[in-house]
Order: sequence, then C-alpha cells, then structure tokens
Amino acid sequence: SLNWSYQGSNGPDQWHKLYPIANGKQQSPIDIITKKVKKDPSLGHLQLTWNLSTCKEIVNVGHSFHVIFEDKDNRSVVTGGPLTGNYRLNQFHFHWGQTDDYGSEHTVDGAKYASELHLVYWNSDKYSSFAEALDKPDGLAAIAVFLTVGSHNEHLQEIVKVLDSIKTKGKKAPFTNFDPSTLLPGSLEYWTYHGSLTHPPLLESVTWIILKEPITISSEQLAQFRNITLTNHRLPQPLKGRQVRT
Ligand SMILES: NS(=O)(=O)c1ccc(C(=O)NCc2cccc(F)c2F)cc1
Ligand SMILES: [Zn+2]
Repeated sequence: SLNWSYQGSNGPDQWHKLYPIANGKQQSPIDIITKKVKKDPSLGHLQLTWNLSTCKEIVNVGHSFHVIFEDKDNRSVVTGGPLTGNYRLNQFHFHWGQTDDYGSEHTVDGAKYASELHLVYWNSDKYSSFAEALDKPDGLAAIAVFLTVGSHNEHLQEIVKVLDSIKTKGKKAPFTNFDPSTLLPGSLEYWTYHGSLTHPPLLESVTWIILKEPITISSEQLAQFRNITLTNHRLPQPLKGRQVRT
C-alpha cells in the first residue's frame, strides 16, 4: 500500500526521504503573491471542450477519490492559455482539510480556501498515454479551482451523493454523463506557473492553471468528503525563483 500519507510518520515533511524531488526546484503547491504576478500579453484564453460520454467512474484511491475519464481520444480537452497543443482530461479530484478553515493546496496572498478541485490533463499531441506523459516537463496540465464554504452546490451534490458507495479504498462506482463544466466558475481568468504533482511521486511535469474565481461548497458537503479521508492537502512550497503569470 502507499508508503506516504498526509499525517503522522510518513506525512508531507517526510516525503523527501522516499521522493527526494520533494525538495526540488519546481514543487507544488505554492502561495500566489498577487503583487508579484507578471502580466503576460502572449497568454491566450483557455479553450475547454467537454464530451459527457468520457466520464466513466468514481474511485476511492485511499487518500482521495478520483472521477475517471476515458482518454483514448480528444473528446474532453483543454488548449490555449499557456499550453501548446491539446491536453486530454484523465481525471479530477479534490483536496480538503480537517476543518472548513483550510484545505486548499494553493493559497492566494496567504489566504487558504476550504478545498481545491484539480482537473488533470496530459499532452496527447506529444505522448501516447498519461503514464508516458507523467514525467515529461510538458507532459501534464492541471486546472485548479478553489472552493469557498458557502451555499449548497447542486452540481457537487452529484458527486457527494455517491461517496457513501465508495467508502473503502479501491472501491469504484459507475459515474457517467457528469459535466465537469458545471464545477467551473463564471470567469476563466487564471494564474499559471510550472510545478509538480502535489503528492508522491511529486514529478515536476505540471503546467498549473489556477482559476481566480472560486466556486462554493457547503459545510455539510465538505463534511462528506472527510468520510473518505480526514485531510489530503500539501502546504505551499518554495517558489525558488519561478514566475507566476496571468
Ligand atoms: N494533486 S495533483 O493534481 O498534483 C496529482 C494529479 C495526478 C496524480 C497521479 O496521477 N498520481 C498517480 C500515479 C500513480 C502511480 C505512479 C505515478 F507516477 C502516479 F503519478 C498525482 C497528483
Ligand atoms: Zn490534486
């Protein structure tokens, strides 16, 4: 089983022992210091395409749950923004904390959100699978959406209501025809920087695209996430000279 966790003796501060890249030059998440962000006119708009037929199942992976997509062709993709070419949606998942006061991985001027959604994509123009793209500098792209505690989110409820059927690690449930675009805010304004997977193997292969506008989740819905695991967020890592662009 996993040799790493989010609490106790193999928690985030120990990950470097088995995954030395934990102390690398391009680790994620980071704190986004908005006054240091650089306006880059060469950055375009994000272009997102969804095909509901690609959404397949929801899986308890122990430290989280993943909504899995069929990624054998370019039906659900992202392009534009900081990206060159098409990136194909592989899965999405969330991060959260023990209380509603924290739980996001990225922070903004030190502010923590209650949770954070990650939509994980891979470069299907250059590589033939997620696994092949996993360790390449231009292999992955991740869209992050902050979740702020507020009103009940009807679209999130589609996910929350199936969590009871996948309470143990390895359990799966069919999850079809879900439209991930319902989890996006009104604006696709974003910050972008080069980083890593936020848990082991912590590979530095991710172009991060962080949406500026949060969506809402209710305290009750967050509590249901905790039935899967109590907490699963890594704290912000050193920027080490990287530039965040918008
Ligand atoms: N939180 S995040 O968005 O940065 C993130 C996204 C994907 C993965 C992942 O696919 N891990 C699976 C996995 C499994 C086995 C071997 C791997 F190398 C590997 F990445 C990890 C973190
Ligand atoms: Zn994540």
